[in-house]
Amino acid sequence: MTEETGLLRTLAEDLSVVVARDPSLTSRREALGHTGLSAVWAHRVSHRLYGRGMRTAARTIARISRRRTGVEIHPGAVLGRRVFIDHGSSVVIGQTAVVGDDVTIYQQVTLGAVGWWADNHRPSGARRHPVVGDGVILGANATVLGPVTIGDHALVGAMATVTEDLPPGARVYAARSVIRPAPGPRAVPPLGAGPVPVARTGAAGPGVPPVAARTGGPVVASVGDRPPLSVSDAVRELASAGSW
Ligand SMILES: CC(C)(COP(=O)(O)OP(=O)(O)OC[C@H]1O[C@@H](n2cnc3c(N)ncnc32)[C@H](O)[C@@H]1OP(=O)(O)O)[C@@H](O)C(=O)NCCC(=O)NCCS
Ligand SMILES: CC(=O)OC[C@H](N)C(=O)O
Repeated sequence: MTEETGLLRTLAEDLSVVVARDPSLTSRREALGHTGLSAVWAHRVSHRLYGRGMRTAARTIARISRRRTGVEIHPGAVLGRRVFIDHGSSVVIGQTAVVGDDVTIYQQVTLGAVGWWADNHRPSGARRHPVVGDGVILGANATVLGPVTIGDHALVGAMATVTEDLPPGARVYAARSVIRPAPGPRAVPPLGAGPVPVARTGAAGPGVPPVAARTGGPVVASVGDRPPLSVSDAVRELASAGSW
């Protein structure tokens, strides 16, 4: 990770990185509205305030940023240069995390601690969060927990969980979803045809008698032994119950 550089130069780099790494953007102007960029910029400021002992101001900026972007970065976390957060929603980066240069972070990534029940036994000031090397890629929903080290240029795939050190260049993949052949064709009714009729043949639960689907019109819901409702009946019922 390189030495800290001037704030303005770092912010300008952050902007260039978003244009370079998000193919959905075509210009720097468009990139100004990028969620991840806002989060990184806010953190650059809050981290500097935190380092100068202005914890309340730092926390306030982090909180506003979280509300606007969905990205929660503790002001104490260290972010390298050209860190790219794409989309950003639900990214959480803990207080003692260190993120290297040129790291890419997709939505829902957690750089977290293992939990207070273990961390409260660590010596005061001990690290609880990961150190992420330069050029690492953290896929959507990747979770890295504890004071582990992710080697440079490693890739933690989408949905993967890591709780141990990774050597440089390592690849971690979560189990893939199971793919099965389609059980049969699924009819797609034309728009405006109303809800697809739901055939209820089994009992809804212990002691609840089965409900047969009404044959004369569309059915959207049935509960217990009540007859199924049409959309307009359901809307009318909700409105009259005051729960609309
Ligand atoms: C980190 C955590 C997974 C550790 O689990 P633990 O039970 O406390 O402790 P261990 O690391 O000893 O794990 C126990 C076993 O589960 C296994 N294990 C841990 N994570 C696993 C996972 N994601 N999938 C499968 N097995 C896992 C370990 O390999 C170990 O197996 P072993 O006994 O055969 O070696 C658990 O404490 C946790 O999920 N904490 C919450 C962390 C969190 O949400 N942080 C967010 C902060 S923002
Ligand atoms: C992000 C995270 O690890 O949260 C857990 C706890 N707040 C802590 O800082 O340790």
